[in-house]
Amino acid sequence: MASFKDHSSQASMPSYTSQPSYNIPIPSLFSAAAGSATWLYTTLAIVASLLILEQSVYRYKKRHLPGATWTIPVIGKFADSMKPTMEGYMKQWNSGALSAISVFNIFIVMASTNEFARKILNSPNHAEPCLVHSAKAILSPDNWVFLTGKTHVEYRRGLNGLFTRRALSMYVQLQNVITRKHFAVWLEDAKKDPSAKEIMMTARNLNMETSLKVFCGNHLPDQATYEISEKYWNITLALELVNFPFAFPGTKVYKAKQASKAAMKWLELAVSRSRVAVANGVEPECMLDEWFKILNDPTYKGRKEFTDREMAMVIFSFLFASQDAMSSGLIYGFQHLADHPDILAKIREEQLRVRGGDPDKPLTMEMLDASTYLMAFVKETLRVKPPVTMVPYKTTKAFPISDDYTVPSNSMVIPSFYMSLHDPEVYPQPDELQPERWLDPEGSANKNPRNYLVFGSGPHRCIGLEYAMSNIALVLADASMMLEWEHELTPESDKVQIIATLFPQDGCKLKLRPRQHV
Ligand code: HEM
Repeated sequence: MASFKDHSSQASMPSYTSQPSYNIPIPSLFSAAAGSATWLYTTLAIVASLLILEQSVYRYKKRHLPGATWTIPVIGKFADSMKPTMEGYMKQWNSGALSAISVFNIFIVMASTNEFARKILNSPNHAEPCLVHSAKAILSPDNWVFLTGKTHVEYRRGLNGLFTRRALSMYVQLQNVITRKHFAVWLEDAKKDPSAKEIMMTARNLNMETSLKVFCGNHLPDQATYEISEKYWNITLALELVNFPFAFPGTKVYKAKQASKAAMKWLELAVSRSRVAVANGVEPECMLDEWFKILNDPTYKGRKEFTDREMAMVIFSFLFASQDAMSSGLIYGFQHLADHPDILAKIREEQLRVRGGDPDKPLTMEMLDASTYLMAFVKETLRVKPPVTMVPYKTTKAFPISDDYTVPSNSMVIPSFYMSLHDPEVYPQPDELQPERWLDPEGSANKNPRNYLVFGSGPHRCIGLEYAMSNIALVLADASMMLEWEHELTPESDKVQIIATLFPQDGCKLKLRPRQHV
């Protein structure tokens, strides 16, 4: 204590009296306060400048386009993009042919008209698909779907052989088997509990097994199908327009990456097994086998060497592109048929006819070709509730999209498909389900194919569209012959929820029972 007192008196007294220039305690405290105040003011000035800059850049890019005059600092419309609603999108689309928003400082231009949507899809020199924000993390940046320009066109040409009529006919046989297997389980479950149940997950599981069987045949063990189906929901949940920017453990993107790793492990195994099987002369039984058969054909001129991982990534891209869209299409197919018994009756009548009076006869491609009304229905149900309402593209350079507006380079530009598909000029009473509009070759629907953007347009148009249409048609056709289903209407049945694609908000509750043939 004494020494402390001594020390303090010695230290402080002289400093104030005989040696003021030392200014030991007080002046140093004063300069620290001044310093931190300076820091505070400087930091505030920098933050304020950044915020002003952010607003100025947004307004400079937006120019005269409709959209909020100010953007919410830093996050922009992130909250809206996490919980998108059809009402929100409709409001945005109806605000103008082009309109602007910003999310996490990504400047986004939404295009609502058919003209602008098609222009974006068909201008590969100015814009390329960027898919959703999380797609690169889930699919891996070296996945072929991220190729652009000529490299993309060439790679894609090599995949066209997987969707020829010969290949599709082989897939139809597999689709038949899996569909019937699942219907048997659905009916078994309905027998135990006949109450109405949501078919959302039931239909997704059917689609997943069908896709995996078509793509990988028996090269994938049942356990893999189960594991991929289980984990895939985490991928679906991560498909937001813009995600939280860091894939920390626990985030949606982190969980999706884990699911993707598990799926890729199994798909690589299937590729290696198919490679061996085809080398040993086994006849193709699935898409992978077909691919190896093409590659081994001495007359094939394209690229011949692909690693297991590369092929697995292609299969994974097909799964990624198809799982949610096909499930959405199928669920709305069931819902629309339940709500329109007159249309279902016409499909049943046609199916019995194309099957030569035998409702159990498995469908073939030829029978699907003859199912004109069924195919018109599939086209129409996908139009009324398009699974994919828009696809995000990114400008690779300044894009003069109209006479008075140029989308800045490195912006997101998002064509709406919904507005083209609900254009009353082309589809009178656009919200009504009218398969008949596709039966008249001179009708406005058939005369304006450019409006039918369900599968996009241009160099990235859906590669799997025939397979997708045939699968939705086959499942609904078989269901029309084998099942009766009753829709339990709820206040949410006609409301839409957006989980990457469109789904009925109540998950579509159906009461199932076997169909008695007369
Ligand atoms: C109802 C089901 C489906 C719908 C509504 C749908 C819709 C679409 C749309 C809108 C695009 C973007 C087109 C564009 O940017 O212009 C697309 C691309 C694509 N789809 Fe589909 N699709 C479906 C099923 C499938 C299936 C079953 C497969 C594969 C077996 C598939 C594979 C792909 C691929 C690989 C791409 C990217 C093509 C490229 O970048 O070149 N899709 N699809």
